[in-house]
Amino acid sequence: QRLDHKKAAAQHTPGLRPYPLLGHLPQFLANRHRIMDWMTEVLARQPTYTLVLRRPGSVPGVITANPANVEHVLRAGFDNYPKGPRFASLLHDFLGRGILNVDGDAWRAQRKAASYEFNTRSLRAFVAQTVHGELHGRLLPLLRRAASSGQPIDLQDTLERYAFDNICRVAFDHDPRQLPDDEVGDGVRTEAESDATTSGRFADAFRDAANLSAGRFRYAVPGLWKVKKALGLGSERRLRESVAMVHGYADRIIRSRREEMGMGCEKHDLLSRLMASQGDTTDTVLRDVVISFLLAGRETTSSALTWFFWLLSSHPDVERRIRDEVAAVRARRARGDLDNAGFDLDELREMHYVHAAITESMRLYTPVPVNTVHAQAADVLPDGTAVGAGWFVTYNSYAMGRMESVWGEDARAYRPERWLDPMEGTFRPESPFRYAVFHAGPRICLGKEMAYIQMKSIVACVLEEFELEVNGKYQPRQVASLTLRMADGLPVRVKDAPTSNASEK
Ligand code: HEM
Repeated sequence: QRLDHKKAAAQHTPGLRPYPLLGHLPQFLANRHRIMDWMTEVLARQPTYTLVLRRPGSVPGVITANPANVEHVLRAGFDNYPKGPRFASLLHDFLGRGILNVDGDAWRAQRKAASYEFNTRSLRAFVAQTVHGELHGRLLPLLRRAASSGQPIDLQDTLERYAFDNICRVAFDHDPRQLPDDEVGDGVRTEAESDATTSGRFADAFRDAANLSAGRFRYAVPGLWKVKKALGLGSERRLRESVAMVHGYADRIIRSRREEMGMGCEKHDLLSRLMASQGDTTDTVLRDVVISFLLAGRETTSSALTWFFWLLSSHPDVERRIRDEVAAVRARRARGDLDNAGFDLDELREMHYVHAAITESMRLYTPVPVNTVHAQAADVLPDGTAVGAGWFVTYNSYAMGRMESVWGEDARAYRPERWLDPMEGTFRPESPFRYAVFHAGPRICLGKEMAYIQMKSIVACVLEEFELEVNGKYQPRQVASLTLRMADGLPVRVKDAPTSNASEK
């Protein structure tokens, strides 16, 4: 299709006129402290919730919050919209050819192998066991200590540590010990503690590598990072060092795992499974897959839960309903089983309101707020927007979660009930193209089920025992990098939960 650029721009930029030479830079700079909300307002003003963007010296592209466009790009037009060469080159040093960073046959092969493993009953059981161990062995004891000391904690940091320990165990049965064990040390450095120092360095290096790689997307002069990389300067030098640390550490784990497996040792983590099923896979490919999983599972669930607990602090009615549901599930337990601390998969499945409350929170505070693909050939989106070959197409799931056209007039309200069947009270899923929080189409998130197991277990067990008090005046500032985080964390005071009366009903 031939493309009339001027016509497309004129049609799709009311309310956001580009300045001569500067493009949209002035508006962007004026709103950069509230970038997600500003983008939402701009997109809501477009006739079809879609914006054509062109900046001098940059690749033109489209940003959309229109579910029909999202469905087209992620499903019907999937082959025309890979991640593309820009995404791959920016993240290649860190992610190599891991599942998050490849297209075509390489992606298909990894997706097939990983989704097979993710759907096995035994991996699910391993996930549940890992979530349970980290929750009862570390997170809940930490909250108990905070409740008795009365000292506030940063909940975002705590949840990020939890998520990193958890995903490292699931991906390659490694424990980076980001949350301390229950037992308080006696001052003598044990083997486990010195191991923890190395693991801590791994976690720090991983965080640096992820942040510095994401920073490459934000250069005002595209490609400047390549010059810095060639000269070994500043952030690029730090990136090279942190990536070397992460890769070296992962390589050592992979080598020793091969030896253990050669001796007949059976493990249940993803790496061991892929080694067993994909015999000829090289160590580099395995490392790349593992690192992609760590990145995907690291800050997503912690972002979701941080915003969730913040929202809950101003919605006591929702908190009370969650406590009642959790208490009711607990009360249905067989008598002999009452001592078992956690909730099993069937019990988590019964928690429809908890599921709805978390889902609703991610609608408003989407952990991965934007996602971009690359148009290989020119195309026309369902709303009539013309896309040129080589353009980027971004869908903004944060804005989509707040569109009145999608969710109705109360789109901005936090209302878990919208996800429940009014008669049965059961959870009703929405089309993934309207609720694109987990992406959609063939590349939909592979860890969605694991994420819900983790998030529901934490919410149920934490609220059963504690109340997390947030200062009512605290207004978190957003930072949107790869995930949506709070710039200054989430300070909370941990208190004992009020006693629920659901079990007496
Ligand atoms: C609330 C939690 C989560 C959210 C909101 C979320 C969201 C997403 C999104 C938006 C994508 C698409 C990213 C892209 O294409 O660049 C994605 C992909 C992916 N996610 Fe998640 N995710 C979550 C948790 C997890 C967890 C815990 C894991 C690991 C077990 C995981 C594993 C993956 C993988 C492997 C992909 C790549 C799939 C592919 O390209 O075929 N996710 N996720």
